Amino acid sequence: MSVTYPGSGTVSSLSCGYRFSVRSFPAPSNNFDPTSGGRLVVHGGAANFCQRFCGLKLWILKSLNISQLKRKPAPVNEFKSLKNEDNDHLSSSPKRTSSLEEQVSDGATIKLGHVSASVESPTSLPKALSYQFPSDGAGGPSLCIAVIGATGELARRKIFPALFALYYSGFLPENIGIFGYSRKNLTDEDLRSTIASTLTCRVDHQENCGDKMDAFLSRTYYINGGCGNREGMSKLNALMEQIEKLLITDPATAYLPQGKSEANRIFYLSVPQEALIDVASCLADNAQTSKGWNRIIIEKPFGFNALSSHRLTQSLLSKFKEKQIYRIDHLLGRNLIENLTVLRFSNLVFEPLWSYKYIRNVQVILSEDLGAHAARYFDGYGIIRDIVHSHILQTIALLAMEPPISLDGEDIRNEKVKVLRSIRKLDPSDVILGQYKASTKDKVDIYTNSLTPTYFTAALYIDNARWDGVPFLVKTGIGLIQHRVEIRIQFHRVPGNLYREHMGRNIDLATNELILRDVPDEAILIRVNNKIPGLGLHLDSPELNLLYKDKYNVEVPDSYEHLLLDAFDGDNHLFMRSDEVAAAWNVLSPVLQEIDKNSIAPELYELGGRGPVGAYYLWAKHGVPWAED
Ligand SMILES: NC(=O)C1=CN([C@@H]2O[C@H](COP(=O)(O)OP(=O)(O)OC[C@H]3O[C@@H](n4cnc5c(N)ncnc54)[C@H](OP(=O)(O)O)[C@@H]3O)[C@@H](O)[C@H]2O)C=CC1
Ligand SMILES: O=C1O[C@H](COP(=O)(O)O)[C@@H](O)[C@H](O)[C@H]1O
Repeated sequence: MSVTYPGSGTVSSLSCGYRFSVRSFPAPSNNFDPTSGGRLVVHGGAANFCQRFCGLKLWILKSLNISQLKRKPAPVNEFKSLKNEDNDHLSSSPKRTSSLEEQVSDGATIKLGHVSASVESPTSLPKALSYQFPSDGAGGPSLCIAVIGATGELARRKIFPALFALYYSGFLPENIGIFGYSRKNLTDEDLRSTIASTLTCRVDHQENCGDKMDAFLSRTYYINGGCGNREGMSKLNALMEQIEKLLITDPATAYLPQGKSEANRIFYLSVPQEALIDVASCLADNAQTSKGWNRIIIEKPFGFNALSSHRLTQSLLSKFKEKQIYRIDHLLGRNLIENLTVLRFSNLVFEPLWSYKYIRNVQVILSEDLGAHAARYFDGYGIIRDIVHSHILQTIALLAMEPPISLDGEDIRNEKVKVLRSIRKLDPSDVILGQYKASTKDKVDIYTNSLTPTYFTAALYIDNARWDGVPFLVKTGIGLIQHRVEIRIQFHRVPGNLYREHMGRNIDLATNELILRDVPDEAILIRVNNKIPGLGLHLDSPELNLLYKDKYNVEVPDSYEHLLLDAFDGDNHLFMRSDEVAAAWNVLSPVLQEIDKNSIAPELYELGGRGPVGAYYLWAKHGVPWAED
């Protein structure tokens, strides 16, 4: 059986006449048969695929005969975000274009507890497409999530799978609508088909997986924004309003006292930097709801440098309140990052040592081998904008901040920004940049014509009372020998150590070390000096090892899931506030300016190697021994 798959040739057209490369919206690789003349061929392995997508409309119509879906109620109580928050309601009233009235036709019925209606769509919705929204677990405010840039790589690879994982695990309410928006001329089924190719169920609860996927996809709609985002966002708004009416399954929510949400919306802006201001501004004016809160999620990098970032921030703040803006860096959704503050503030053994008095250096290491890297996105931005500005500086801020007065997002952000503002502007002489050597077989030759750094190592200093003189050594790069993500905190040597004669190695190397490792194999390790069993007095420095895979038998959620859930919940502590963004650019500006002036050329290094040798000298200059690769 086959189904036509739009955009499966080499080029296709946007609905407004632009041309685009289908590279950004490929057919699911295991289903696309190039010999089939641009048609999507369903192979045996995809047993559910056909039922789910090829005849989706037929199937949904058929399933209208089923009076109740066999589905367990979602644990909506776990979905913390349903609490109402005044502070991210509309910052300025959106200019409404005339909202299209919901059209219920063809004898469609709307029953309490089970909605099934036929809706004529103002956009791409096929006529007579029907929806089913079970009442189980619904009843609170509805939630609409729009992914702007739905055909892009990030949406396909990360955002939709994360949304499904949350839905599957019961963290999204049943009265949810998911909207994919781009400028391509696609249908709901096209979008669903692409999304479906990336969905997986968690290994530990496969139950009802197919049903859950079907339910998730049946709540997913595509909007062709067309040539202008202003009109596009009006269309999105109209469709959302239609769906929101259907999502209200509880009569108690039909009228709500002032200040209570009836319908909440999240807009995930997964679009190129160049499009961000226009998209944000058009959606602010045309697609916000006045019946609940509106939040926008914005992808890194947050500007290209201090100036462009400032302009972006000004533009966003002219349309949204700070509280509505969630700047996402998914690497901050890793367990390791959240655990930084848990370790510090819920244990007595670390915090008293947490200063220059006991700590001699901190190392933040994020190295990727080539396989881990998304080359297309990276090109043009480079490692400083991609990794250092948000991920590395946020990690340092969380690690170095003073105890916040509570776990509230603003309290934590207030402390983070103080650290960021205390970091000394980076001296270009304390930085080593690298670029891996191009190879014709790899995508990396895109870098040969530019000075885009793919490797960065530097010594940063926080000029405050707690961290005076402590070097924070950063090492990050791609195309390196190993994928490694860890934070190493090295302590001073023991003054007048009685056992110095019994240490098998340089006493400066035999210091205590706390290692917080994310990749490979998440673990917390503490290096201690210890007597080797047996006669005589010999010491070595083994690690006390809390290896997660041995200790916890749990599936670790993807970091996008963690952060999306935080955004739904209104918890913004892992998202950068405008003042944090500006402070971080301030630290990096001197180096970025030197790069722009072509005053620093990156040192070339071998693909799959250890990075530029200059890095070893830099670390030695700051008295920091290398952690082994
Ligand atoms: N890919 C990754 O690993 C990462 C990406 N990011 C960031 O995420 C964002 C998206 O990245 P990625 O998915 O890779 O990019 P892609 O180029 O693959 O996708 C961009 C998406 O935006 C849409 N789009 C482009 N221009 C406009 C416009 N003017 N108005 C509305 N929609 C538009 C495109 O669709 P169409 O052309 O049909 O409109 C497409 O759906 C970028 O900001 C990037 O910096 C951040 C971290 C990692
Ligand atoms: O944000 C980014 O992350 C990816 C790595 O993410 P992962 O969760 O898949 O490990 C990185 O390759 C990319 O450069 C960066 O922008």
